[in-house]
Amino acid sequence: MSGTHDGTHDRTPPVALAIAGTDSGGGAGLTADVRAFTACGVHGAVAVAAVTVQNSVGVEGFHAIPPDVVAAQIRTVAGDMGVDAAKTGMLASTEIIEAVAAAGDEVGLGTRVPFVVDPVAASMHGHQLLADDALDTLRSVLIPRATLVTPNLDEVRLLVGVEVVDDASARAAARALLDLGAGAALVKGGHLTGSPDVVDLLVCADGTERAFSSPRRDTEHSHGGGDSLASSITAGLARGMALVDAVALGKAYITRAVDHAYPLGAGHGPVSSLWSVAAWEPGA
Ligand SMILES: Nc1ncnc2c1ncn2[C@@H]1O[C@H](COP(=O)(O)OP(=O)(O)OP(=O)(O)O)[C@@H](O)[C@H]1O
Ligand SMILES: Cc1ncc(CO)c(N)n1
Repeated sequence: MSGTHDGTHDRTPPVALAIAGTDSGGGAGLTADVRAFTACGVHGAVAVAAVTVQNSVGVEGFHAIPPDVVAAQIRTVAGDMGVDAAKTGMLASTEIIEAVAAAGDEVGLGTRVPFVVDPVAASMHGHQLLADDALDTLRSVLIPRATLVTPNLDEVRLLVGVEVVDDASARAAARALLDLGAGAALVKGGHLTGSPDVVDLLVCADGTERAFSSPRRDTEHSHGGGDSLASSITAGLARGMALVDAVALGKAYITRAVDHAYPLGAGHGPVSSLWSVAAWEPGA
């Protein structure tokens, strides 16, 4: 290579792996994951678990990737560049969850490598992204392997049957998730629309508890918010941060991304990370 450069390409950033679905509209799923990884300073690798036919209005359908192909993506990335932290999003089926758990065990997800499980069950439009019979597998196979599980209030209800209405019920829900074997649970309060602040409650198996609060923004453009939060936390973990610090980074990232969300299409626009990049000009 010739030419001048500042040498930054000589340094390898930490590597974070997202195991999730694509969103053809570019708002949620793997597109949101890789944006968050980049904005938070890590290299993003992906294992595609499903391809959705999706835009700002909704999800028209999806194609699940064969489980062995999902597992092979995880192995081939980990075997070459190494993975410093990983996260899951849409996994679509029981068979894919089982394949992710098996390949994850081989490469140390949840043991040597921090592993964030975002138990995606439906899109914000209410379209199902996980087979009915896969909830049990999520509960019994993946959550016990999680360093952190990050459900929204609908997923809390589906997974542990707790209706979250206040701090006490959020705490009870988090404890029920710890009882399933997760190392920590972050119960996200985005759907508790009555309150002026959005509070995400972190409870860890070691007894640590912390509430992350931010003013609720009046916006309908929050597509990809859950994915972006889980990915930015994963980026912090890939950078070697302690869990509480990584969640603080994630909350700061998502708050800014909600602040910069934009309208797109006829439905819900995405949270944005465009504030984090300077537009590139050729020759600059
Ligand atoms: N109106 C809002 N203003 C500020 N922050 C918000 C708002 N809505 C959600 N958040 C934040 O975005 C993150 C995602 O929360 P939420 O409970 O909406 O998860 P989710 O339902 O999984 O997201 P998604 O909308 O992508 O499905 C949380 O950190 C939450 O605090
Ligand atoms: C692919 C995909 N993953 C996750 C979500 C949830 O935001 C979505 N809408 N689409």
